[in-house]
Amino acid sequence: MQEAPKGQPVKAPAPIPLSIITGFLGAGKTTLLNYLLQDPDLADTVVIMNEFGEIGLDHLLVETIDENMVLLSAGCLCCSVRGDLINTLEDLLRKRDNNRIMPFKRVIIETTGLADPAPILHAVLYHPYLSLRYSVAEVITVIDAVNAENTISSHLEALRQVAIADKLLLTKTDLVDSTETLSNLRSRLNAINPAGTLCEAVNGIIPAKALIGDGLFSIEGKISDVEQWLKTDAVEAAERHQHGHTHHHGHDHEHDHHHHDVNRHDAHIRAFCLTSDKPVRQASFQMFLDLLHATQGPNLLRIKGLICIAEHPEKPIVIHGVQHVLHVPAVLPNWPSDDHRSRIVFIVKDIERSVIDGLWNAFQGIPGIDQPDAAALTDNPLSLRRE
Ligand SMILES: Nc1nc2c(ncn2[C@@H]2O[C@H](COP(=O)(O)OP(=O)(O)OP(=O)(O)O)[C@@H](O)[C@H]2O)c(=O)[nH]1
Repeated sequence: MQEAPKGQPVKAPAPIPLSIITGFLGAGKTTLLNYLLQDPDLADTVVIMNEFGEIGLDHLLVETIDENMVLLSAGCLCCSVRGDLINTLEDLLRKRDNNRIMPFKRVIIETTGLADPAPILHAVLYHPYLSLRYSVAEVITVIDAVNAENTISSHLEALRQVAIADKLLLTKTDLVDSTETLSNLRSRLNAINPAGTLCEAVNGIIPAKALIGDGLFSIEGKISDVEQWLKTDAVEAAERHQHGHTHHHGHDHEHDHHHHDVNRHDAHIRAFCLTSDKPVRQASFQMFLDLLHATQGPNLLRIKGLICIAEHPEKPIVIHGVQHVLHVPAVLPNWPSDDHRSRIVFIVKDIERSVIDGLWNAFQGIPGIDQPDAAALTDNPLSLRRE
């Protein structure tokens, strides 16, 4: 690492954005990478590939293999190669800091088709050093337009990959004749994950800039457009749509053949946005998150939020989590717009909105430790009723 001039504090280097490309078996991840790696906007990128089995076959398909590409060939990143991933990421930093390799500007990890990206995020974000040097920019899920309907219906892994994504990349649309089939698929993906951005690439062809970003933090260490990232409007619209749909079908069984009804898996996934006018105390908010994780754990697929903290209401915090992995909250210097409400987007599996609303309300009303409140204590906020 470079030394600071005498008398000046050492400035921490900006975290290196790390993107994860996931997607079901054969969805087109390698094809996409092959194309992306030729894009000048991705110069100075390290790609970490992970393959099942003894021999990684994908390196035969990827055209450029040089010192900037690392192939992890034994096992799956989310299990046996996990230690290796940490070593690889550490080793890369060491070499970069010692000027033994070019100062790469980003890292892309391609997972195997069956991998669950959450343990990968966990490995990086809960590592004391790596979490300072890398920031998870985004999870990109590649979706094969020909097989997606079936794959998502029959494999929970595929459904989860859709639910947690920041970007949903549709491939093989050239092989789908019917525009209706494509538009149904798009609606389904949007219903599962309204907070994700949907894009399309035939044979992997998409400009790198349209797909690979810096996530919440730019390379210069600035916070990007948080509201654009939160997508609360899209989530609220999807929730209204879903609600109307459920309501409608509750009364009209003639429509039971409708597209959404046959996808029973999808019915387990819900996206909604919790909004609150009242600033929340830091400790209460932390307890809310802890209890949420302890009780709902793996069913919290995705959380993103902008929170008004009572102790510093002018400086909101940003939270960001995939399953059990929660990024360290970032404090923004100010609000991105005039809307100073706390907003948290949830994508969950088998959790009723009322459970999360109840928990939030309970913690909003919790008495201060130094100010006992008899009424609040008798009406114990932790005794949640699940209706
Ligand atoms: N027609 C068409 N074929 C595509 C497209 N994208 C990928 N393919 C083909 O789909 C097949 C699988 O693509 P890969 O890139 O190997 O998929 P993958 O996700 O890396 O596969 P695994 O590593 O096995 O999970 C290859 O034969 C690609 O040429 C596309 O947009 N259109």
